[in-house]
Amino acid sequence: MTAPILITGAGQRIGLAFARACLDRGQPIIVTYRTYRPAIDALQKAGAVCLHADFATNAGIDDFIQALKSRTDTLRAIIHNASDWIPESEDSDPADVMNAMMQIHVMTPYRINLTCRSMLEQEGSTTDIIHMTDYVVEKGSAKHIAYAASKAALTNLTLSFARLLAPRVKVNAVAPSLIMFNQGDSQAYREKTLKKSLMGIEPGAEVAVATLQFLLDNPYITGRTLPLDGGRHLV
Ligand SMILES: NC(=O)C1=CN([C@@H]2O[C@H](COP(=O)(O)OP(=O)(O)OC[C@H]3O[C@@H](n4cnc5c(N)ncnc54)[C@H](OP(=O)(O)O)[C@@H]3O)[C@@H](O)[C@H]2O)C=CC1
Ligand SMILES: Nc1nc2c(c(=O)[nH]1)N=C([C@H](O)[C@@H](O)CO)CN2
Repeated sequence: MTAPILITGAGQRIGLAFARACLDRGQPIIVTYRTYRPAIDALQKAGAVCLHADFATNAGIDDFIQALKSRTDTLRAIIHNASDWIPESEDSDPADVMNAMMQIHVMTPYRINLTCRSMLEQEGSTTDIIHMTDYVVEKGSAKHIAYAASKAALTNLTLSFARLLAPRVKVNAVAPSLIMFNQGDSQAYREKTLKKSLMGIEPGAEVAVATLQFLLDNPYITGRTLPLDGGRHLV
């Protein structure tokens, strides 16, 4: 029996695309969602185990881990995809923004990796942890300061967990720049953002799906961050 891949935040966008790709390949999955959407029903009907989880509190993380352990003893991989992209703003307390960013991008992967490592180490073959980080780790962000700092911390977790879990578990990160816009993004924002990379396109979730699969299939990459940014670093 193939061990399942855990994908956090798979109710939409990149997480949902990767969940669908796994199911298409016959790879069992366990996904988390915070907000119910019909896509979750569809994943369930296609065989996915869908667990509600809100990682905003440590109790929420621990409740999820308990639910996960009641569904499986082993994991083929953990994809830490769940994320909030919160900007600093006049009407938000900076402490609340920083706490929320560190909770979802650092505490959640940290707690799940440590408490679920044995589920990865059970497997006969090498298993994986993949953190979804962000290009902004390299350059910072004037409008998403806490977000960028939390993704930088997640990048460092990649190094530490790679050291801790080798050679049974590979630990890597994917650092995207623009992959897909959000529905409310203005035309002006879209045009400005597309100019920020050499490729100048909105590639869509499939490029992230392909990158995740590449890391899962490669037995010799660990402790690394794969950039997925259309050459943004050269603009
Ligand atoms: N899209 C892009 O262009 C880029 C994406 N990335 C990174 O790639 C990853 C995927 O991006 P994208 O698909 O846009 O992500 P989303 O913004 O769609 O977020 C993914 C999911 O995270 C879940 N989530 C957020 N907060 C919590 C929480 N407290 N508890 C549980 N789940 C939570 C949401 O669940 P729900 O909807 O169910 O509430 C959401 O569906 C992210 O880590 C992102 O930072 C990086 C750079 C660019
Ligand atoms: N959780 C999310 N993180 C990020 C998103 C997103 O939609 N959800 N989007 C971006 C942008 O696409 C950025 O890379 C380009 O403006 C960054 N992170």
